[in-house]
Amino acid sequence: MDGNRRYPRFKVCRKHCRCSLRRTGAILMISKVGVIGAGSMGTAVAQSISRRAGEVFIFGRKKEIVDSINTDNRNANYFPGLRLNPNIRARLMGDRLDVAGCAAVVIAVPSSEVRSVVKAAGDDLSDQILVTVSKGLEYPSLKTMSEIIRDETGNPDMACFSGPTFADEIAYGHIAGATIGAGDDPSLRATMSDLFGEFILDFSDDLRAVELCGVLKNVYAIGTGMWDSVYSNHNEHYTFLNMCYKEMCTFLKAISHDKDIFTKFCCFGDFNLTANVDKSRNRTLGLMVGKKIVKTPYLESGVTFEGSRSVKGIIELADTHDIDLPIARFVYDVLSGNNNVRASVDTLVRKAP
Ligand SMILES: NC(=O)c1ccc[n+]([C@@H]2O[C@H](COP(=O)([O-])OP(=O)(O)OC[C@H]3O[C@@H](n4cnc5c(N)ncnc54)[C@H](O)[C@@H]3O)[C@@H](O)[C@H]2O)c1
Repeated sequence: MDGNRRYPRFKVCRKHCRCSLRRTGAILMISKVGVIGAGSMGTAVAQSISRRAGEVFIFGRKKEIVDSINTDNRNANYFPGLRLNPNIRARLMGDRLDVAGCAAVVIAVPSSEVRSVVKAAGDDLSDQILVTVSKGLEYPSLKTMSEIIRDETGNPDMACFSGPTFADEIAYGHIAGATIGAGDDPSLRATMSDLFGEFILDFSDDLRAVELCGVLKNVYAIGTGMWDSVYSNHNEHYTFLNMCYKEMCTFLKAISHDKDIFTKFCCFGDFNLTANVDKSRNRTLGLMVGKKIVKTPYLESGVTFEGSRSVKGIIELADTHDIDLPIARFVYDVLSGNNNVRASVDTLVRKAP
């Protein structure tokens, strides 16, 4: 990417802005931003960015959501109680994405849909900074979301946003930290800092590793849910949590050149949030499988349980680096219906070094 390229930004101070914005007074802002996906994360990110940008356009595929945003300043399906900022508008996704003039476009659809969505947008997404918040690993290509987006758009100006960031808490403006995975181009990083200036940010130039953190933590959150369905003492819980984090770090050490990734929000923070908090969909899936509320085999779902789709890919990826991931295998075996949780947990404990 051209290191001297500047993205459209301008200085504004808005009286109704919140937290860090109010403290800093005058801030750099981006004029126009697009968000693809009118679900929880798309709406939450749009609300956060709208406090720093001139206009934010959410692109949704459901007419009732688009109408609800445009007529009532609400996303009635996802956050009925939240009043969206008036500079958020919605557009129905049609044959073309009208993203002209957007400095950046955030992609916030489930990972299984990312390829088809960006493929359909084609050339419309060749000229902006593209930011993925979607977390997943395509199977069998083993590509991350940014790699898929680059495949389909040919656009190299790519970043990802990942960290302990539940959508509902972002939407209501609570404090959160996040890692921006991006190359080390200062202009791109400056734009990311403007867009996500409400967050406590750290950066990594290993985009793929940041994205893989978001995949791994979902796998281990499912595993922790499974474990907790059988073992419920605090010692047991944190012992397993530590075992998961160790396994995750073993993998990351082998694949990442970012030696500090283990302390970044995308790694430690997001793993802890997803594995510990019952609001996490992947942890809940593990609990429900463990308690036999959800039947196995369970490796596909229309809902956003991305960890269940990614676990096979993570195991194959680890194999290519000659790394053994016994906990990820345990998750895969249980989800595929080849083993029950108690028997697998007992094996894991016996095998643990
Ligand atoms: N929810 C969170 O707390 C959270 C936090 C961080 C990252 N994420 C990531 O964000 C991504 C989206 O998750 P979410 O929680 O917003 O899911 P969601 O189910 O709440 O929303 C997904 C939205 O995408 C839309 N969509 C699905 N397929 C589409 C298509 N082909 N074209 C256009 N729109 C389509 C759906 O209609 C829905 O509005 C996921 O990859 C998830 O991992 C979510």
